[in-house]
Amino acid sequence: MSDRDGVIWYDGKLVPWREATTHVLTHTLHYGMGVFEGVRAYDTPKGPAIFRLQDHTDRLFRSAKIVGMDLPFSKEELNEAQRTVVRENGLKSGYLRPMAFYGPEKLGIAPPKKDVRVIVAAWPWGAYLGAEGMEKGIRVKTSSFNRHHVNITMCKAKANGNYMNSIMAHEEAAADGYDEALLLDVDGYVAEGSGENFFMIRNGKVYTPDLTVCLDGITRNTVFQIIKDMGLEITEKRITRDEVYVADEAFFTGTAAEVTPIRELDRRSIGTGVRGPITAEIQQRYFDIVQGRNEKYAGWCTLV
Ligand SMILES: Cc1[nH+]cc(COP(=O)(O)O)c(CN[C@@H](CCC(=O)O)C(=O)O)c1O
Repeated sequence: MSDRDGVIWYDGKLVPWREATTHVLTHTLHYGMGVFEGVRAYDTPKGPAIFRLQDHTDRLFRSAKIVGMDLPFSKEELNEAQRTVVRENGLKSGYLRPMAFYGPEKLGIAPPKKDVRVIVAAWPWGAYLGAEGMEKGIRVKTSSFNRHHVNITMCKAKANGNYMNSIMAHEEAAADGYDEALLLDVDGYVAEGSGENFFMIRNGKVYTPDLTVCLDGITRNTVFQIIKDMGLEITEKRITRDEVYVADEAFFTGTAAEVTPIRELDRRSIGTGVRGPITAEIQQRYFDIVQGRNEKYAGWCTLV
């Protein structure tokens, strides 16, 4: 990722991509306390537009508040930084990564509260879990790692260090030949994927875990709106892994994952083992919205 042409927004300035570096004694590099966002820009009929920019920036600030980090820029400055990196890198679509971290002023558990650095990068990023998976569905394995206990790591913060849990789960699934992991909470109920929220469909009704242990996903929120537009019923409930085994359809949602169908969990086919019809319609409606083809949601598409 380091050897590319382009520019990165770094503490208020656009720097050449290869020069956007930090010292090896950067506090966040050692202790993992940083906050970040995953945001996407899409090419729309009116030009490149960032999807739900304000919602992502709002969550970045919530994450910082949860971990006690004071961001040295305003929401407006970070919104403009994100528009700038899409524009200055000449992207029609792509993935943006705003991230705030503690710098190298000091090490030791207590972070350098006055040394907060902020970057925004953007680059082209296609189907997160593979183009084939978007059409045929992916293979998922229930992880041997539980999702965090809500009083061990702060699950509503999109915090860098939280992703050790995600990496361990994803790598275990990948080593066993699966595309992604499904993590259970400490009580054994379905929580979410390593980087996605989870949904399933049974007898035409949609179910998803409540937000207790999950990240408050912006794509999840968008899909709630789509489900409402489709006149379907959605229930937030505790879901067991065997309920997923006998579901008719299932899918992941996320900025990177978008709407990714799940065709199998733990070697049990979900439904007929292909992308389900309701999932396919939700996926299509999602792409219509993010690509600016649904006027009702034009307010979610911020032109760069
Ligand atoms: C744990 C987790 N849960 C749910 C979501 C979905 O949230 P939202 O993007 O607001 O709908 C994400 C986003 N995962 C991001 C990070 C991916 C990465 O590899 O990094 C993303 O999708 O951008 C998560 O990381």
